[in-house]
Amino acid sequence: MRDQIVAGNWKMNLSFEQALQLASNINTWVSENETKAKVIISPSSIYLQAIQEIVDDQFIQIAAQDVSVAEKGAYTGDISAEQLDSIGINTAIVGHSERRQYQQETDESIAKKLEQLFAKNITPILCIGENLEQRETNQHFEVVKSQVLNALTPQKTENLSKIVIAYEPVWAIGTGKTASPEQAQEIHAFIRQTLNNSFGEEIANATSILYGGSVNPSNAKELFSQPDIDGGLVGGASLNIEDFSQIIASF
Ligand SMILES: O=C[C@H](O)COP(=O)(O)O
Repeated sequence: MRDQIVAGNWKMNLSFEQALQLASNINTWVSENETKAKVIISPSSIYLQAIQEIVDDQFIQIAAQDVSVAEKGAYTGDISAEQLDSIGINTAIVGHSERRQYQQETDESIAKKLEQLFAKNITPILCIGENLEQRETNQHFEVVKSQVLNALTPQKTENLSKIVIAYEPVWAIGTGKTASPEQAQEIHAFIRQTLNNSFGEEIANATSILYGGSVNPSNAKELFSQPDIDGGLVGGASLNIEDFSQIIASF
């Protein structure tokens, strides 16, 4: 059975003190409550190690928000998969729409980042999703299919079972607009079918596909109850313990 996951992407938010406090609160909540979901938090990279030290890895995993396309060398500001591995980070978000938009990331650079992560046995959370114009012109199936295939086709087959996919329609991120459970299920099923057609049934069935885009305590339960939605990648609502814990409890 594939993992059910609730991942909090903190993006570029929280002071160091606030980040430590929130991590500690989430750790306490998860340790005191039975949860079916695997819980991941993704703070800014400068906080990764400190947060790693205060949370218990049997309850919470820590993810980086990005990784370099390169293995090592003259890439000022980048962080390599090897460096993440050297501080014990085993998960990383890749290809978030904000990075595609503001850092001009492409499917090609994202495929290289996946290769770097796989080389260090770090689990990628690959983000895909269409923008509003693509949705309104009914291109969303085509867009997510090409994002999935462009990222995954260059990978070694044995690594494909290690990936998590997050479907995040750009029009639903931070906007308060959520894809309806039916809209989200429809495209999640399509993503799984795409995996099935290209990489086989075993990989399709083993891949956790998360939904992201204005997930909150009121909509999480219905979204997560859809057969092809295996959890959420949560932005805004992961920044406070009340909302995030209710979302985790929605499974
Ligand atoms: O990575 C998280 C997504 O971008 C969703 O963010 P949001 O929950 O604030 O809409």
